[in-house]
Order: sequence, then structure tokens, then C-alpha cells
Amino acid sequence: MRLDIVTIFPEYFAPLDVSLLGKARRRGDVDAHVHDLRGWAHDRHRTVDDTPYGGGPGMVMKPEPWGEALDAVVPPPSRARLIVPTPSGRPFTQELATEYAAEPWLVFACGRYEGIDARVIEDARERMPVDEVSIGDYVLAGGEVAVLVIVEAVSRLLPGVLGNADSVTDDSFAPGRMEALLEGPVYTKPATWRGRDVPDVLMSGNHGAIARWRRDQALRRTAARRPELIGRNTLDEADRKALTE
Ligand SMILES: NC(=S)c1ccno1
Repeated sequence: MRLDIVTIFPEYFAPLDVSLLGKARRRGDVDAHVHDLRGWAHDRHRTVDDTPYGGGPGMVMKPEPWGEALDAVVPPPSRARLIVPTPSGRPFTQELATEYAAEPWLVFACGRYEGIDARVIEDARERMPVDEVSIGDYVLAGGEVAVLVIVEAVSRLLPGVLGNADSVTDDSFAPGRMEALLEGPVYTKPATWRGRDVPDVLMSGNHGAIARWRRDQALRRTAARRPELIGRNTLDEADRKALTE
């Protein structure tokens, strides 16, 4: 997978060289490039923003640098998928992360200030699919942190990035039978810690009982913390029993 990120703060993306993603880059599984938007701002001060038409607070990112940057990063007729993090976007979900992980080329535009001139998105849509997505109902100072979240959620789904492929299938919200359940509690050694024991079932070696216990915990945690997700799951009799106990 190729990743291109356009930002006025390239230093935000130093984390792309560490941990799993850094290994994926060094293996050649991920080809990531970070571009400074100011490279396409040609005035003396390399200006990338200006006051909003119609008045109002803050500044808007100018269309000219963005247009030139996206032309350079994604020269026609090449096909990439442009992702623009914004509070006004559609929700970024595990399902969307899975969709993105199947793409050969993702380009990220990091907005700042009050956002990017709307004509930049309109112009880009003429050349490539454009998704405006939100990682949550809150406002950040810019899109950079959201891009790090999206890149992490997507790259861990790429083959070979996670050492244990099963980790992905057991994820909260992973497509499949556990589609919309929060993961339950997890434990590791020691068996007793500050007088607290690991649940006996996890020490039993009875894989059927362990799987049932884990699903029961996931159901109960989901019902308690995200009740709106319960209806998105196919529940059998044992599931319904777990929710009533
Ligand atoms: N909630 C998101 S994605 C965002 C981007 C910029 N500010 O908030």
C-alpha cells in the first residue's frame, strides 16, 4: 500500500517510523510519503490560509496550494483515494478501515484552521474518490492526529503487519460474528496479582467454555457501555441468557 500525506506539519508524522507501521515500511509493505503543503505556496511567506468569504472567525486554507499539491502528489490519470479528516465527515469505523486496507493507494489531506476551501474537494472529486471522514464528535486543531489514527487502524489490517492474524478477527467491531461487540477483559501472568485472581475458566483449558465466557463478557460489556450496538449482532439463546443474568 502507498500512503501520501499532505500537511503543514510534516513532523507530526515521525510516529510512522516506529512500531508495527515502521516495520511494515522497512519491509516494503507500506510505502509512506509525507509532503509539506507549503512547498506549493509560492509567496515570500508561503501563505496557505486567508480570511473566510462571508466573514466569521478564523482562517480558511487557500485552494491554490492544495490544488497544486494534489496535482503533484496524484498526477492524472493515476487513481488514489483521497481521505480528508473533518468533524463534518462521515464516521470512520472499523468497517471503513477494512475497506481502506484493501486500497492500493491512500492520500490524506490534513486540514487546519477552519478547514480547506470547499472547491479543493470538488476539484479532487473530478479525478479520484474523496472521503470526508470523522474519527469522533469533537474538534481537533487539525487533521494530522486523525490521519495518524486512521493510518494505524488501516495499516494493522494489512497482511503481515500484526504478528498474529487472529488478533484482527477478534477485534471489537471486526466483520464476522463478533461484528459489533466490545472486547471483554483480558488477562496475563501472574495468575494472582495484589490478591486478584484470573477467572478460573481461563485457566481451565476448556476452549469451548473459554469462548463462551469471552462472548458473555463481550455481550455484557457492550450492553453496559454501548447498548445501541447490541441490536447489530445476531444473538442466539445462549447470548440472550448471558444478557439477562
Ligand atoms: N473529528 C475530526 S476527524 C477532526 C478533524 C479535525 N478536527 O476534528
